[in-house]
Amino acid sequence: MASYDVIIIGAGPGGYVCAIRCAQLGLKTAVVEGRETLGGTCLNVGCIPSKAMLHATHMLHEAEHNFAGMGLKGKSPSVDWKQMLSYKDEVVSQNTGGIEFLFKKNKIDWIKGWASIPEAGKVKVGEDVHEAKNIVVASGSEPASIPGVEIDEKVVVSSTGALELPKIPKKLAVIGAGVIGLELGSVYQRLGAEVTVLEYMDAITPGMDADVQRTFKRILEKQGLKIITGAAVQGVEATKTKAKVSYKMKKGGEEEVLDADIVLVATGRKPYADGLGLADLGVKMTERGQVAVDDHWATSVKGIYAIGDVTPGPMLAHKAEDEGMALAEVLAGKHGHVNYDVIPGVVYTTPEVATVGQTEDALKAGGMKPKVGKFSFMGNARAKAIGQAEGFVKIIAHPETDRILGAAIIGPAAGDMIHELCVAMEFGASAQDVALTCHAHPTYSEAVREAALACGDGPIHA
Ligand SMILES: Cc1cc2nc3c(=O)[nH]c(=O)nc-3n(C[C@H](O)[C@H](O)[C@H](O)COP(=O)(O)OP(=O)(O)OC[C@H]3O[C@@H](n4cnc5c(N)ncnc54)[C@H](O)[C@@H]3O)c2cc1C
Ligand SMILES: NC(=O)c1ccc[n+]([C@@H]2O[C@H](COP(=O)([O-])OP(=O)(O)OC[C@H]3O[C@@H](n4cnc5c(N)ncnc54)[C@H](O)[C@@H]3O)[C@@H](O)[C@H]2O)c1
Repeated sequence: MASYDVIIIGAGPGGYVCAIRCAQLGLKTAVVEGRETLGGTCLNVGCIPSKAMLHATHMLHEAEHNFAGMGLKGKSPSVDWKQMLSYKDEVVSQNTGGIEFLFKKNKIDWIKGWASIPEAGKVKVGEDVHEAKNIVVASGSEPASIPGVEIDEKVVVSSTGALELPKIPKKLAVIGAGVIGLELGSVYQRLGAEVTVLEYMDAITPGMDADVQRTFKRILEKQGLKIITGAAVQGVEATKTKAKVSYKMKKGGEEEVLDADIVLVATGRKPYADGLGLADLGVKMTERGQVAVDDHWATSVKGIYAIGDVTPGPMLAHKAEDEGMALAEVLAGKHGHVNYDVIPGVVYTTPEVATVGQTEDALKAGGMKPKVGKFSFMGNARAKAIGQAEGFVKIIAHPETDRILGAAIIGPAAGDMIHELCVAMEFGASAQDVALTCHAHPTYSEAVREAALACGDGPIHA
């Protein structure tokens, strides 16, 4: 048994970042993690392995579809599936090992095992009870299914199963055209699977800018993904090797059946706090099963805090990380703040899709007539040079003050480019501020400047 200033439960992006900042601020810190490796969902079965698979399959797509046009002739590569999975596993272990190194460097104790909280100030792991002035719950989330669909991780899989399939399926049915469905759907489509995505809503990536939704869907369909929107999945019947997905079209009411070798259930994730004993402690939860917190991530029980996917807000690694850093500041007696209005969201398909802040539609629904500056990558020399000129940058600014309120990018490196606009928003910049900033040529970022110019007197290359 040991005594700490802070014990954090869960070593995902929320927990590990919080631990590192706590240690840097001089607090005696331990993290309890039940998995074999650090890094949580994100590093082990989420962000990192999915991006490794997206990268590898994007390379394959380039070789198959775009090399010859650039004068790179020869046989396209064949897929060694086992090797591709080992490459993904190697990327994961480099990253999880990196967190272990950072823990040692910062003198953070990793208490291995599953934690419970018998009372405020105490954390139990196995037979050991540790003392902590503060406890941070960073226990994350797990896949959520829908009624009539049981995940067996063999034929009916969550993202976790989809990242380690024994072979590439011939037919993959994906339930849900959200981030997971489209990223992993793209991976298998590029590997040659016939992929059909069933989405309940009338558009893909619900909540995103409608312009982006339409363009994104058109591009994905051109790549070969079959996307059926307005399709309510009713259930899945699975045998040992096949499955039938039944769905009902919301408009006409037709009942349809889709045959598949593998079904990926990508209908969202739910907070995970099993076994912690929060109910017995009287920790207040939201109606959606999240741990309720105040502005400083304090739960209803003194000395217990919560961050990341287990709390309300977008289920994103960087949201969890920001909360982890800010909470560490609070626990060290300083000020911690997260600006929830400027949290970017990125889909790592090709092209990438990145958004931040408000959408044009939401502002219009609220009665504002925002300025909209849009610029197509067709007018961007660098995007043309790599054959990715589909898509656009869209900046939404206040009609009177010109202050940037939101942005959406669909195009090459969108996930990196969005940060220029995040920084601009954090500094309360106007579209003109971005338009008057010199941007190097030829870069994709010039499209951001052109979209900012489009909020004023107009872009140059359109
Ligand atoms: C396929 C996929 C792809 C994703 N891609 C992205 C992406 O590209 N970008 C992005 O921003 N987000 C992405 N996400 C979401 C991202 O993974 C999560 O938002 C992020 O991991 C949340 O971090 P967290 O620290 O709150 O929780 P988690 O990362 O879920 O970590 C929680 C940890 O707590 C541990 N734990 C739980 N209970 C206990 C206990 N009682 N005792 C000990 N340990 C415990 C768990 O084992 C886990 O390791 C993706 C998710 C998935 C599934
Ligand atoms: N690049 C990233 O940042 C990234 C990548 C993967 C996952 N994540 C995070 O992981 C979480 C889970 O991802 P996700 O894609 O599972 O969830 P999601 O919420 O993004 O998408 C779920 C989709 O399933 C649809 N759906 C729900 N019920 C349905 C039904 N019965 N029939 C058909 N469609 C149905 C929803 O309308 C929605 O479009 C998200 O919060 C996401 O932010 C992020």
